[in-house]
Amino acid sequence: MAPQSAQSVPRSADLVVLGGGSAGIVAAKTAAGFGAKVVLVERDRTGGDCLWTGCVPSKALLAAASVAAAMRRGQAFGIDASNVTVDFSRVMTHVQGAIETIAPVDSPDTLRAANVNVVSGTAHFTGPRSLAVGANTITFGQAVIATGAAPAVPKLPSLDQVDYLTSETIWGLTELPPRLTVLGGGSVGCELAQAFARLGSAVTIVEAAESLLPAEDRDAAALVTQSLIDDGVDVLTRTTAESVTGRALVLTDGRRLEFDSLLVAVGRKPRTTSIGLDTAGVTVDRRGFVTVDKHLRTTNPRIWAAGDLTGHPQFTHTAGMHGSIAATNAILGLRRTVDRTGTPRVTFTDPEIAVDGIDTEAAQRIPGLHVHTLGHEHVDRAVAERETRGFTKLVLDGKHRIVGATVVGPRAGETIGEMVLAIKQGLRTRDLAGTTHPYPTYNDAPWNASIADVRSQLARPIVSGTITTLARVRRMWQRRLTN
Ligand SMILES: Cc1cc2nc3c(=O)[nH]c(=O)nc-3n(C[C@H](O)[C@H](O)[C@H](O)COP(=O)(O)OP(=O)(O)OC[C@H]3O[C@@H](n4cnc5c(N)ncnc54)[C@H](O)[C@@H]3O)c2cc1C
Ligand SMILES: NC(=O)c1ccc[n+]([C@@H]2O[C@H](COP(=O)([O-])OP(=O)(O)OC[C@H]3O[C@@H](n4cnc5c(N)ncnc54)[C@H](O)[C@@H]3O)[C@@H](O)[C@H]2O)c1
Repeated sequence: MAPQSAQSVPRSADLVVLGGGSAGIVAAKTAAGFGAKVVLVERDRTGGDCLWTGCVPSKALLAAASVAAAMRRGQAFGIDASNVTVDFSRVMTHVQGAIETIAPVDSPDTLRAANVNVVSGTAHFTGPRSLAVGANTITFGQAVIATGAAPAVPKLPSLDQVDYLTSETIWGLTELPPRLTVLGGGSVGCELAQAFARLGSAVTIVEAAESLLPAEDRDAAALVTQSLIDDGVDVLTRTTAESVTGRALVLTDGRRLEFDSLLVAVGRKPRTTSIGLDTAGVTVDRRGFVTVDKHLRTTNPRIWAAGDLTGHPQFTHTAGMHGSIAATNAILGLRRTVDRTGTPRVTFTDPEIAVDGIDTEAAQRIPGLHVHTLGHEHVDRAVAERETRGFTKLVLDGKHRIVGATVVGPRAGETIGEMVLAIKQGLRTRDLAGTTHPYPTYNDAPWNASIADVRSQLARPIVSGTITTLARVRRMWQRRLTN
């Protein structure tokens, strides 16, 4: 981006956007599309965490790791590929290649072509209707705060003595760490632990909760845990770090874990300090997330917030949807609301965990819901690919509408797309059952689960009695016709 001194900064704008990540980019483009005069301020690189340090590099790394894993398990298919070697620097070249290929989509040039004025610099509010970027002041009609979140770092004695890694810095590694310890077994921890283990690191995960991925369906988390163990990961749960000594993590149970690299992956904290929120009259909650109403309006009616800093689920698709809603409400004065009933999410481990709508834990607490489960040993594609560890759980209401789905297995992230539509449209299992699906795919899982549910409805005495009677009447009628 152009250095701040070389750029001309507008003095006013209809909408100013702070932060050029997924939320900020969509907000800025949406508002510019409505003809508003839009300024987007980005302190670093447009594209945000998703492009540079989040989704894109992590998925590219996982893709390389899955190739290594597939080669190692070739024997089961009668294919020998002995001596799988990993050239880490070429793996990282592949990762950077994915970033560079996608980057132009989010670039300042692309934004300018969409009539967004991109300003390079760090923004902070100087009042309820103004902000500063360096020596420049911009007054705004409306503003969207989209400064995102950053890795949280626990207060751990002597942690600052080691050059620990986070999801922001791990992409600068030039050599594969022989021993990698991962503190935190959530989505970042599990995805990166599996990737590094498959690429050849000896990985240990330390998770404070009872299990890895504690927010997910227990059976799903158990399958991912087993898969990580199969990949050679040492999984330690119900424990945490007490301190760091030399290059070792000392756990609460006294164990010492020697590491070459330590990845801290214990969650993310909002980037809401140092941007003058007090001055602007924008309040934050006790965890530092910006307080928003269901229209994403903050406590300053001219200022909106979007993305990771709102405390809503921290995903790129959520951030993008937020950006669109905030900009539409700000510029057109509409009252679009955030749908928080079910945010689709995918953990891109092997197997993947994909969830939408009401999850299986919540379903147990809500009267009138039941869960229909289909193990992937009944999915022919999974059998053909020796990938039967997985399942599909459909959460159904009393009218057999699909109100939630959890899919675990290869490409679960693709399968969930159909479930997202089914849930949003209020479809019933009979709608899915009556729709021809191509064979054999992993989408046979929710299809077959729906067919099984419809069959169980047909097996109810009153329904099966009616069907039997109908068939009998038809038989009699046909006999009469032929006699
Ligand atoms: C390792 C990892 C993997 C992930 N994988 C996925 C995934 O597979 N799928 C998924 O949906 N989500 C994933 N996420 C989450 C996803 O990256 C975030 O939800 C998303 O990037 C949030 O977008 P955002 O616009 O809210 O914030 P960000 O992308 O963080 O953008 C905020 C921007 O604001 C800028 N900024 C900050 N302060 C200022 C300031 N004062 N002035 C100007 N600019 C400022 C920052 O430089 C940044 O560019 C992953 C996250 C991580 C860490
Ligand atoms: N595939 C995806 O969509 C994807 C991938 C990565 C990240 N993300 C997003 O980024 C967010 C942050 O990911 P994350 O993994 O950093 O956070 P997280 O909240 O998902 O997981 C953090 C984990 O660390 C554990 N933990 C916290 N403090 C600990 C401690 N002191 N010792 C040991 N364990 C501790 C927690 O119990 C939790 O399991 C996610 O919630 C998600 O929204 C999404």
